[in-house]
Amino acid sequence: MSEAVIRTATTSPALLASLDPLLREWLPRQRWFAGKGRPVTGFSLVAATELLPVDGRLGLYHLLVRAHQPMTSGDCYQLLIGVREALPPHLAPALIGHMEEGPLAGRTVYEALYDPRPAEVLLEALRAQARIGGLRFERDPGQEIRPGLVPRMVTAEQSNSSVVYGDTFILKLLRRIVPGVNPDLELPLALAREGCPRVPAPTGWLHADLDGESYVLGVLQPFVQGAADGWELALRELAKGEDFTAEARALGRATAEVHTALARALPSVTLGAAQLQPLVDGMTERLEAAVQAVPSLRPYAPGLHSAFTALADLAAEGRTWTAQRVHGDLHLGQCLRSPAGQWSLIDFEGEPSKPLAERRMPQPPARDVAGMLRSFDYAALSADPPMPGWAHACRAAYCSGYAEIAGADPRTDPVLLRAYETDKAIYEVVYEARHRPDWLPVPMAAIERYATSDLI
Ligand SMILES: Nc1ncnc2c1ncn2[C@@H]1O[C@H](COP(=O)(O)OP(=O)(O)O)[C@@H](O)[C@H]1O
Ligand SMILES: O=P(O)(O)O[C@H]1O[C@H](CO)[C@@H](O[C@H]2O[C@H](CO)[C@@H](O)[C@H](O)[C@H]2O)[C@H](O)[C@H]1O
Repeated sequence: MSEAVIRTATTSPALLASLDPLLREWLPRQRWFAGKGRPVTGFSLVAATELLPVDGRLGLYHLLVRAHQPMTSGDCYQLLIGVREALPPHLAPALIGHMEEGPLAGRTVYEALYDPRPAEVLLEALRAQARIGGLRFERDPGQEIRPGLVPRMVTAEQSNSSVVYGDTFILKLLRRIVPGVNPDLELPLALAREGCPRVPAPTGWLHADLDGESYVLGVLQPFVQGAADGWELALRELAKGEDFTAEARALGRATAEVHTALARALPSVTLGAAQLQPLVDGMTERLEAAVQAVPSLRPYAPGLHSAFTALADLAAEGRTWTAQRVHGDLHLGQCLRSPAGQWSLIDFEGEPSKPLAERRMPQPPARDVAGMLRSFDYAALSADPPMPGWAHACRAAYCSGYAEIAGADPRTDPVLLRAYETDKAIYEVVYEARHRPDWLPVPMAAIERYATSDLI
């Protein structure tokens, strides 16, 4: 443990005041910034912790900062801010800006995760189970964290930010943070207790304790070396015109293994008409909000809504469903295949835009199945030319694989599956409109189909 890491925390509103103009420009440009499309009107400091002395050659602040935006109470973001006299050329992409005034006047501030030394500090703190100011670093005593693992920041598009250490561990730092139990730590820990091999077991985690509330800030887990994610693999096979059904079946089996382990680990509930209604109401409300956000959805709204009423009608006839903890945002990009051909599921955060309480609610496992089925559709429609038959075959193979482990084929409940696929496609339309407008036609094609076709 370096001496620098155990320096005490300092909070400095003056620091934030001088960072304010730089953050206003920089933060909204980050992929993980959740408040896109609305101006940032200011910042308030939730916590500041000095992890490396800022009066040295290389300083490091851990900041929790609330970004104020119109019509919301403002989201809280986790930032790691490096401070140097000047930025070496290889760190140019990390630049946030030059400080004109305040305690750091004349210095350069930058996204510290790109820089090996600040990234090392975080791993050292996890190894040492450090407590620094309000930050609490913890680890599984049964797993060793070797010193000296070389860090590199993951540059892929992400909702959060990750650093890989020596191809041995990956640390995911959550960007928009909320108080409470975070499923991205809760579910992998529960699965590890069940001995489920389909999810990397958390090695370490860090929290912030603020005003009597705990925030999960990050999770360290073993890095699956040489892995390819399901999305990359699917696109590769599509480009070659190759069949993907064997992998789709294996993915169905892996999903069912995770579901059965979650059902053992955490409570399940039975959903009758009364308990299903809030789920159906949620789907309807999301449809209404989506129509407001993306007006091109409007003509399809009645057709889409009928998928939700069909589900409520089944419940009114006395049908019941079992709900349990699920992944919550399952798609091909959340599935990693090791070079030995084993699939793992990652990223149990759920849909980041939803409140934590909603993300932690038990749901029918069809929710995840629908996410994966949508993903095969996404892949097939992204191919040039689009290959809807490929998606159809993968969807069938995935459901068969799922049934081999779970004992029930999701296709035997088409009304439930259709409702969840519709809900997911609506989510995707909003997500793409906000983050990747060029992709909007992909979920819109599904919307058109779901709004106008009968169940298949
Ligand atoms: N255990 C792991 N082993 C190897 N790569 C991983 C692992 N966990 C995550 N990754 C890589 O990091 C990326 C981002 O991880 P993810 O948990 O999906 O973050 P986010 O919530 O920011 O999208 C993944 O797409 C994957 O490529
Ligand atoms: O991985 P994240 O937790 O950041 O998930 C978000 O981003 C995903 C895109 O990166 C988005 O997924 C959608 O696009 C995928 C292809 O890029 C596709 O496989 C998925 O089926 C589709 O939903 C996801 O919805 C969003 O939450």
